[in-house]
Amino acid sequence: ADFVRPMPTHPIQAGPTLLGGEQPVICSPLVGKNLKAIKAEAKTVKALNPDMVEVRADYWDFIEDTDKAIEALQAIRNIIGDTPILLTVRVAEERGFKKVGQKPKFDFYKKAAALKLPNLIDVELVYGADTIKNLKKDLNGVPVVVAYHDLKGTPSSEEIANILKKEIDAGGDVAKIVVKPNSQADVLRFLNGTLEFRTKNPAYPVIASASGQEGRITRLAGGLFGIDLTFASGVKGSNPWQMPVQTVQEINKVIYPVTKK
Ligand SMILES: O=C1C[C@@](O)(C(=O)O)C[C@@H](O)[C@@H]1O
Repeated sequence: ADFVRPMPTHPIQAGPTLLGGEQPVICSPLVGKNLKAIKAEAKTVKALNPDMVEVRADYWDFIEDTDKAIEALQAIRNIIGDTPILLTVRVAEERGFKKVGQKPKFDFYKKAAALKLPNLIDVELVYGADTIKNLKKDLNGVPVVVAYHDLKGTPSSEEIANILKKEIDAGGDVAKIVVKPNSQADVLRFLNGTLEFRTKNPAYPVIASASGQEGRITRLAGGLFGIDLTFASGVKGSNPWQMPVQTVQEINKVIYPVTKK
């Protein structure tokens, strides 16, 4: 039989992109701060043809003005066509660009979801299961990515699998973890953790990455160990360890050959 990586049993269709298919999804973050820069970046990134775009709205000058934020998201949608959008307003404590109030953040999420502008919405595990489940009621069925970031270290494999499970229990349709390995052993522990989660809870797509030079390899090879999406830079990445979209596209073809149907 042809080689296939360990895929989730319940992949998520986001526009033309399958999150949890044979190749990990290549997602390119948009990090412009004003409408002009955001539009220009969306055009450039669209031309690179990533599988998904992450709108990092925590970078926006006007993020707490919901009407303006919706206008900007609509403008991005008009430029990128059916390329799926992962909408993220990252909390400052987990490497967000700046502090954004919870109310304007959630209001923006709800309004954006009502208009079906994003295909996926990111919310951090730190809010807790009750808040996440409540928010989800107002997201018009848009799937939720529940995220956790360890900016300094790497939890044990068991803890990683537990965190991912906790995210699903908190209402996540997709589980996400980002760590910072400080050694090669940390990298292996991290990938063991994502693989352990895939084995124990095969239904759910996983987004995960590691930062730093040691961690970089996880952004290319993670698909072999239960990771279904990798971030790659378009104009300017949201994390210095992201590699250019074209680089990851080339490498994906080699590591994850698509099986003949
Ligand atoms: O959480 C993540 C992961 C990330 O920080 C990375 O490691 O590439 C990039 C962010 O834009 C995204 O929201």
